[in-house]
Amino acid sequence: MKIIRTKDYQDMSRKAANIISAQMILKDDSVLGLATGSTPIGIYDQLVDWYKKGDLDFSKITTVNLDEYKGLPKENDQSYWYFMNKNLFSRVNIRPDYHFLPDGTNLDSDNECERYEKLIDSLGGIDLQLLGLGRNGHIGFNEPCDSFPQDVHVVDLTESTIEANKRFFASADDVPKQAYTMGVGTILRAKAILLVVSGKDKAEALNAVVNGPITPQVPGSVLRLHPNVIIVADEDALSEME
Ligand SMILES: N[C@@H]1[C@@H](O)[C@H](O)[C@@H](COP(=O)(O)O)O[C@@H]1O
Repeated sequence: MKIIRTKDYQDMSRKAANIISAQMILKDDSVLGLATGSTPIGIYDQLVDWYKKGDLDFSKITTVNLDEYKGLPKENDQSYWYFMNKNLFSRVNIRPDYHFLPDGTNLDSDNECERYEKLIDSLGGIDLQLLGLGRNGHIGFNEPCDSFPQDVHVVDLTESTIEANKRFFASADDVPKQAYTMGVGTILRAKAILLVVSGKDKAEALNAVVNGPITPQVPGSVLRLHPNVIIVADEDALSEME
């Protein structure tokens, strides 16, 4: 696990974007695993900027996202599809049929989970998976639980995640209660993983991920079992590091 310390959010975004762009330059048909949340927005802005300057090309890139709220259609401005389209897909030359997310409108969970897991397999796996970190240590929507979920699955969101995400909705009642997410196994099968963390409210979770026991109660701690993980974190996020 390599930890790159950055001075602030902007520095974190730029350094993480550099790692993604290096991947894209080294392999122009990379499969990138992407993430939502407020943390990666600065990374996407930086990638778009380099694309506009002619330094990056998405024309052969394929992307797969970690997760999506169950029940939200693409047009809903809180869906992760909408977020990705707004922050990245509509701003670069990625091919329309080559960016994938779980389908929130498929209410048949078994069917959707199997479909999405197979789709990721059919792409030959993920070259680089971008991850944010939940305040309770979750990755994707893999919430603290008793065992590591392997494949794409449906989750009941915890109160703390609903609380954290309600800022984007009219009220906590409007936050969907379930989501589809890649499993911990799906994430660990990525060839390389880039975890980005910013802010004091993540400091405790990041310390638990790096220094605590490897446990499904802190889902991000499982990343220590992966041979190729880079953490890019700002000083605030690293402030509780033992
Ligand atoms: N499903 C997403 C996660 O993938 C993300 O990492 C987390 C942290 O989000 P933020 O970056 O806004 O703190 O939020 C959500 O729960």
